[in-house]
Amino acid sequence: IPQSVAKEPGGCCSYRNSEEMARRNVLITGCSSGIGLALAVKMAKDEQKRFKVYATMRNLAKKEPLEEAAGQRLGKTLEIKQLDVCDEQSIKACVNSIPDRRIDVLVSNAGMGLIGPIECQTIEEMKTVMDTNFFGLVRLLKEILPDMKRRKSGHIVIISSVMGIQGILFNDVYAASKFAVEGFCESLAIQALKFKLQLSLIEPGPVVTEFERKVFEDGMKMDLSAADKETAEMFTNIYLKNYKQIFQSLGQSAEDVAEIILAENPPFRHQTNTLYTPMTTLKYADPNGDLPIDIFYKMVFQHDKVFSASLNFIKLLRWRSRKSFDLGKPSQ
Ligand SMILES: NC(=O)C1=CN([C@@H]2O[C@H](COP(=O)(O)OP(=O)(O)OC[C@H]3O[C@@H](n4cnc5c(N)ncnc54)[C@H](OP(=O)(O)O)[C@@H]3O)[C@@H](O)[C@H]2O)C=CC1
Ligand SMILES: CC1=C(/C=C/C(C)=C/C=C/C(C)=C/C=O)C(C)(C)CCC1
Repeated sequence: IPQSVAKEPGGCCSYRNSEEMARRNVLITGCSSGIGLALAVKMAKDEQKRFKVYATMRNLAKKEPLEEAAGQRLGKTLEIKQLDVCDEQSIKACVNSIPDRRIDVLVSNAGMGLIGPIECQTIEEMKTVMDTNFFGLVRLLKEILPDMKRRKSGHIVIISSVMGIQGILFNDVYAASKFAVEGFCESLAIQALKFKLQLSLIEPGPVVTEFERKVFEDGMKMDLSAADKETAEMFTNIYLKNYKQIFQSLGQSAEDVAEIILAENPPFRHQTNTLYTPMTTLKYADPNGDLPIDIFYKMVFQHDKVFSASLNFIKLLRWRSRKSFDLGKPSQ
């Protein structure tokens, strides 16, 4: 990110000193846990002190873990503020509380998952996912984009997902919310370029955060009676059964994702998990779209033994590579 927001920030006056003015103001949503928390801390602890992080969350009662992780940076390069992406007033109030309303980097991270058969989900539950994952981004941009346009400077980082490119079994509405984000950003990017603004879609595969636990727990206690027997069994005996295994084998840590976001000057689309890219590559490999569906189908319903064995194999490889690293041997 830092390279892409290279310009001296505009505006002045409400900064204590030139050093503080030189720092790029970063607004991140959803910092009470997971990727948002990790990214806020990573940027606040930047050795070159390039960032002033406004780490926001909808419920300040949950600020403990972030305060802990921020340590000495709290109140210096990291400030915690309230912001609910489903509440326009809270977004406006938060932006107004930032000096000159100057946001150099916006990280739209807040989001939630939803899994299960649509026969067992209410439209209300589905709307909440769209309202958070998609309209949350829209509300943020309606408030912040005009200022960035005026300053002809700004970087918008959107935490999308591999499921913004490719749907996964029993993630129908969640994938729809991320596809919506991707389509919205593809359209906006062209206009934004005219104002020298940069959009970056970050597309993690499975990441081991609260997201996984919340989604799994909701899935486990879901009332499946509205679905036919075969669908209910598919959800329970295949999806939920494999769920933890997927995260254990393919899952990245929130810190990994934060590291990647900060390290590279992300292009328009950036997938963080190289273990997952073979799946998404299938989509780009076959314009008519049958290939990934066919392969996912086979993995799940015909070769589930092979599939879970391969997940185990991946887990073993990662464990071994970590092990050799831990012992200080140069990783091969
Ligand atoms: N974990 C994964 O496997 C993957 C996650 N992602 C995406 O990463 C992003 C972060 O999720 P992750 O860190 O994994 O999961 P977490 O559940 O740990 O974090 C989600 C964050 O979003 C916040 N949030 C939810 N609704 C709102 C709202 N209305 N206003 C403000 N904040 C809100 C949560 O706050 P609260 O504590 O109040 O609920 C929480 O801080 C999401 O957009 C998710 O879709 C993408 C790919 C993979
Ligand atoms: C890979 C794969 C599966 C599950 C993938 C999962 C569970 C991905 C989770 C991604 C997340 C959590 C993204 C969040 O935004 C199946 C369907 C079991 C079988 C087919 C191959």
